[in-house]
Amino acid sequence: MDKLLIQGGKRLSGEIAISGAKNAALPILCAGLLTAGDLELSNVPHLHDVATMLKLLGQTGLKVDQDGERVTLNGSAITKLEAPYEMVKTMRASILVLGPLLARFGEAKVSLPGGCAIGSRPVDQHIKGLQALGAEISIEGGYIYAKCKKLKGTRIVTDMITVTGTENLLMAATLAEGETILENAAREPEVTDLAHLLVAMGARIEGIGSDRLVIQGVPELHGARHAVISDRIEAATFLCAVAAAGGDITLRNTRTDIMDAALDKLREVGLEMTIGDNWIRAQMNRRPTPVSFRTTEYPGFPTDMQAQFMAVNTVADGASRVTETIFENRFMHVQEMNRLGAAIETDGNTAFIKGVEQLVGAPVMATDLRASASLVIAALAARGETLVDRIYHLDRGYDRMEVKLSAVGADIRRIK
Ligand SMILES: CC(=O)N[C@H]1[C@@H](OP(=O)(O)OP(=O)(O)OC[C@H]2O[C@@H](n3ccc(=O)[nH]c3=O)[C@H](O)[C@@H]2O)O[C@H](CO)[C@@H](O)[C@@H]1O
Ligand SMILES: C=C(OP(=O)(O)O)C(=O)O
Repeated sequence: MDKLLIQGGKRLSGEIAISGAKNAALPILCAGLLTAGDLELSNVPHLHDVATMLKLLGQTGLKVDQDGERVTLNGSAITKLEAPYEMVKTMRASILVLGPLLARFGEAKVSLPGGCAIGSRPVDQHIKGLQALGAEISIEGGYIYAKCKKLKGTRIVTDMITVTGTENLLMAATLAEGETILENAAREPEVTDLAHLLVAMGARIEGIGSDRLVIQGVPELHGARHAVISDRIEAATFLCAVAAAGGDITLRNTRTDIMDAALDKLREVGLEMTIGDNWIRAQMNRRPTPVSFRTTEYPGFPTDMQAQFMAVNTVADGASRVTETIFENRFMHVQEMNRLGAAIETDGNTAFIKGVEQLVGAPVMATDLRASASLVIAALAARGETLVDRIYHLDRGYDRMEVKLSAVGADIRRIK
């Protein structure tokens, strides 16, 4: 199992190019199931989750051509309408094949995702929404069996805001008969990116970017070209790294207009930023100011940045409070950070952090994707050596993070 060995205490300096967003690329790849035409995608990140998704899609009969960050999909010969447990258990986003397969072929068999390190993460809203569209759904032997002659548009109000739930129902509704209204829709930029691709494929969607999506179903969709949106979480993760370790870095290929919540908090931390259309220069020459926040749906503070900001708070000059409202168990990094000398206590879904002057390196264990990133940030700020184990979590969602960090002066290397 790969590990990362990090000698902390180095200032970061130089340029980093941000990759395409994992959470946009995964649903967008699944949209390839909706058409017999060619989907020509660019800015697809180099990630384990993307490789897993391409393997899963390939198993259905979807033709996949990959050339670096360019991927072409062709769905004219899909024969297997299934997502097996072996794939779904390694990547929850596999559930995103359910809506497209059902809408186009009238049938799908998809393994139920199990629990996850960060919370229980049920998919009841995906199922409820598809049933409202007319699907017959049963659960047997850990699988969702879905069937329908033709989905029929309707009004769906989800019980809570769900990102992949909105994406699944949106994709299904594009091929349903008549009008579908998705109320309480997620407004995350990755949902918007998917909606823009679907429109390029011939879908009729109004309200893109809002919490009310109105979809007029069409009989079929055609091929399209699309560049995956830049990863706001990857960009903000590197900004947290410079906020914690100090330095002067410039991020390229960013979408600064979708990062307000994180950028506001980074300003409060004391990161000096010059912001262009698609780049950010960030400088940090002092100890961070602590920041308190609650995670919420977009445009609020993203849960996927909670752990990385907590790492910054561990070395801040004072105390802070972080409340996680999206997932019930997303504090697994706390105990690992405390092994590095952080002073964090939790009470339910709130963490209380007392900033310390210096973290000290130690062996730590990554427990999930963003927790792994937060441990890398803490290690960069720490004195001495940190070994981060189980970085397969990190590889799921960060495009060669250690290569990008080494290029800006971090002492970090992968150990096989
Ligand atoms: C691949 C992808 O895009 N993953 C993102 C997506 O995950 P994901 O789409 O799985 O997260 P959701 O937005 O669905 O989850 C939000 C909350 O709703 C609950 N819920 C959701 C669906 C459902 O049917 N029933 C239910 O109870 C979840 O348990 C959670 O408490 O959004 C999360 C919240 O921004 C991010 O952290 C993930 O990085
Ligand atoms: C939780 C995440 O991803 P997933 O939904 O794929 O588990 C994440 O990207 O932080």
